[in-house]
Amino acid sequence: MNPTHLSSIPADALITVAGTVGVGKSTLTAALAQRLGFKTSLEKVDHNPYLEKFYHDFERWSFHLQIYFLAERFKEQKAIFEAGGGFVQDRSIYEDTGIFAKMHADQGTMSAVDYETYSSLFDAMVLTPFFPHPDVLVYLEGSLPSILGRINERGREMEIQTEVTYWEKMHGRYAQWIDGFDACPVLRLNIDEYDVNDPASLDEILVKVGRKIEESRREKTGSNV
Ligand SMILES: Nc1ncnc2c1ncn2[C@@H]1O[C@H](COP(=O)(O)OP(=O)(O)O)[C@@H](O)[C@H]1O
Ligand SMILES: Nc1ncnc2c1ncn2[C@H]1C[C@H](O)[C@@H](COP(=O)(O)O)O1
Repeated sequence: MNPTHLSSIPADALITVAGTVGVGKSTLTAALAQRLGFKTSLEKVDHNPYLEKFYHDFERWSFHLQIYFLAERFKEQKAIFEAGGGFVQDRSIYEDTGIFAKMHADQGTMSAVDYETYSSLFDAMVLTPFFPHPDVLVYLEGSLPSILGRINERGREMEIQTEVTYWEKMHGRYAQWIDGFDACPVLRLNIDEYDVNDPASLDEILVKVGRKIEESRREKTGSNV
């Protein structure tokens, strides 16, 4: 049962956790969902047929990987829509286009025509009724050294073998991206300021999440109560 001070989070809410690779999204997603009794929508890395190939040859596999992620995330969005919410989601669909695809297009590891095809497919998919925008996007931020430490600690060889400059560029892009992000309300969290193993710390986050959701739903309905 939810503690009473968390009851401001509606049972149909969609909370999405965003941030760069290794920052702690999956870990926080699982912890918040457990605390709330929500379902999780997790990014599945182990069965991705392109990810490892992509890290070995960005140019050859960028487009395939983006299409694969887009299809997977769209299926997840549809499942969330059909269940009527009540989910914590690990990574947003907005990051695929706003960070990854754009970064590879800009650095020339995705061709201009592939990027154009991908972007038009993305736009068409996002404008469907199956696309529930999150009630709140919890954005995790931290220093590059802490994040690199976490990537190493997690131990996915393909990520550890990738040049540090890749993670550095991504870290910079995320910082810019979140400053301009306005598709839904954002709650920024510094990774040094919560303890994922401490229920009181998770509850502090959830109280802030609840406030954001209340604010945004109030604005949507135009009510002042
Ligand atoms: N709050 C935290 N404090 C310390 N280590 C963490 C924390 N959150 C995640 N980690 C560790 O950091 C690594 C990356 O976390 P993960 O949740 O897989 O990141 P992401 O999903 O953002 O890529 C894992 O080894 C995880 O155990
Ligand atoms: N859209 C994407 N393009 C390229 N790579 C991606 C994309 N989405 C996720 N990834 C990669 C990054 C990591 O190696 C794994 C899982 O991400 P994580 O942030 O650890 O959950 O997939």
